[in-house]
Amino acid sequence: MDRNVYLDMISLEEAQQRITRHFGSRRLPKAMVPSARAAGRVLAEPVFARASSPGYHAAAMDGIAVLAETTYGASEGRPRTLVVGETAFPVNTGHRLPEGCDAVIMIEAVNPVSDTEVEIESPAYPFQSVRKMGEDIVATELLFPTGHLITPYCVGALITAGMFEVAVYETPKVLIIPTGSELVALTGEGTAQLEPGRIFESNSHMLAAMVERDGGIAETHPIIEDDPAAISACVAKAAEEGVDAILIIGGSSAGSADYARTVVSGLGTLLFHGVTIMPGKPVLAGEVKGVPVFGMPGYPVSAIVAFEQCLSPLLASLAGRSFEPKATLAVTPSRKVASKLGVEEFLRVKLGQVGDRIIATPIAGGAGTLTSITEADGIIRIPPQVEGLAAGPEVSCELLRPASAVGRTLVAVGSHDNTLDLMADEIRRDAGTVRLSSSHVGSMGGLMALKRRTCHLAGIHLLDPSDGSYNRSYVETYLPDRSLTLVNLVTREQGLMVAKGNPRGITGMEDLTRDGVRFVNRQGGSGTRILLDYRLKALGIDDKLIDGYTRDEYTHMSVAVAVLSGTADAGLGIYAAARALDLDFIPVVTEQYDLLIDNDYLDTPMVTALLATIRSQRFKTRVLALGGYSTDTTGEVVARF
Ligand SMILES: Nc1nc2c(c(=O)[nH]1)N[C@H]1C(S)=C(S)[C@@H](COP(=O)(O)OP(=O)(O)OC[C@H]3O[C@@H](n4cnc5c(N)ncnc54)[C@H](O)[C@@H]3O)O[C@H]1N2
Ligand code: MOO
Repeated sequence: MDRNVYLDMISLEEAQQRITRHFGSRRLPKAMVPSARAAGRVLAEPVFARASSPGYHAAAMDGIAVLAETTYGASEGRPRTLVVGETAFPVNTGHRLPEGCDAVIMIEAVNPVSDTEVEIESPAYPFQSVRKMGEDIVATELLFPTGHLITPYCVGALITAGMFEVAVYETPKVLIIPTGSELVALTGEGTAQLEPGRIFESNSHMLAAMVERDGGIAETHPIIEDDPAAISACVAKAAEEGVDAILIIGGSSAGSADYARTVVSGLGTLLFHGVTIMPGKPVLAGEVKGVPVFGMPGYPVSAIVAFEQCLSPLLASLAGRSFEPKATLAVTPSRKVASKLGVEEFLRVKLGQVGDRIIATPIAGGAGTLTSITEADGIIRIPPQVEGLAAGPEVSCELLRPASAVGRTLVAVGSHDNTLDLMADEIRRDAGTVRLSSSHVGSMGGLMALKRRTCHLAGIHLLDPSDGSYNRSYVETYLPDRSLTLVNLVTREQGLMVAKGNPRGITGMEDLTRDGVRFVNRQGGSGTRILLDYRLKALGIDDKLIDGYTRDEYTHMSVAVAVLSGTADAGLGIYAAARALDLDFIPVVTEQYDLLIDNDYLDTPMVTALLATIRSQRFKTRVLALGGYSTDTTGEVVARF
């Protein structure tokens, strides 16, 4: 088997330098565009004003134009009478000042006396309420320098200054070539279901949108199979025809069908292959017939990171614009995160302001987990020389959303329940600007996050085996000195999820010890695990007799997936998860799922909005439609601590 091995990985800094050294001095040709359509473009030449603004002395207010010296001496006791058409000339805002006038008196300060006379009770000074000629823009002066990014505001200034056309750099054109025999193209009618082993080709569309976000024009090529000759022919043709950059997606790493490197080095020169970043490690760059060519990793988050680190700066420089890095914020990581020495890690995090700190909650998931970046509010870059991130000390975080959104985010940490998704959706509808960010780490994890003050509230369902009550005793034990409010979210059915049609004939917990029945469990500390242990004890079942008792999954859905895929015959979880995957469900117990809220935030607009949301009929109706839930006590305060 012939595979690529990256023996020569380089640092991100070195990779960026090689790109700059090679392509940094290039600028795209110039083009003239109408100023009205120039927003987002970069000036290839300086712009000097052709017209002044205002182009004449203009009234800045509605009123009367006067010669200031004719008004001197006017006072409250001794008003001055002015004659309309002789010493007072009615004007509106923007009118040219009549000949012989140098000031405007606002109409509110003018008392009409007769049809031809008015009185004023204070004098005007020269150029009062007048916008002088050239006050804003003087013809011939520099309006914008070369390299200036034209904003919508600038469009206004250009036209005001009489510049109806401007010279800008051409827009970079990027050809995106998705490769891979497993890929299925997006077609109009396409099905949402694919055979195992096939996936939708999504990266080219995602990268095309990123090219356009960065001011370029993207063309996506049809999918090319894992065939080096076909990929090579396509790249050679595109380089010949002239594009400004070519992206080959997929096949950049060490797989037996990974051809990007062979193609680039066969047609031209390779600048690097392999950068010490994660995700994004297998990115490669080269030059074919003068055109920059990149091998983008197939994993989507890797492709995003590689694009933003290598392509975004290049597109900016081709278009003559300076590359602006993302804004940063000092944040406090909610927990420690391990990272690999020698590799710069781009850790995706959710952010929210809890007390006076911005808490960063790391999101689980690797380079193939797109939701790890769609849900992220920011990225913490863990430097290569550091072996992980500690909980506590502040670190810098690159923002993916405006900082103001971070301040309006309710941070929920704890057990997962499908109604949290409805809550997140409803709160956006009702309260518009409030966002709910939930992280699922189990009920005990939620209690610990409250203890460490890294969240506003926790979703918990912790059964007390001594009396069958929920949650209270845990709060008393683990958070004895804290001021908290426990509010019911839902009661829900937990039960055994089994394959459709229940092929093993499972009827209850007793069947879990039967020969040939494979179980899948939830992690220690999860409410569902505690519930299982309680039921087993009550029924006198020895957990050692259950095949799979020690096999842990972290969410209801991953338990359901284990059952669906046939790697387990049964698992304990909520009805909604079974229904989502069309599994059979054998109810075991009804349990209480509550929100434990830190009283420090109880009266904030965010928590007020949350409570109003869960108490709304619309929320309850949507919850009931999921099945397996009761909302009889939803929104009621269960206990105060
Ligand atoms: N033995 C090794 N295996 C891998 C290594 C390694 O160092 N040694 N690197 C891993 C890393 S890190 C990454 S990142 C990936 C990148 O792989 P490739 O760039 O070769 O990409 P593929 O193998 O073709 O695909 C990976 C993954 O992404 C899907 N994919 C590809 N193209 C698209 C597309 N246009 N739209 C949607 N999804 C796409 C593809 O189906 C695969 O699932 O390699 C690791 N392996
Ligand atoms: O480094 Mo790869 O780019 O994680 O997935």
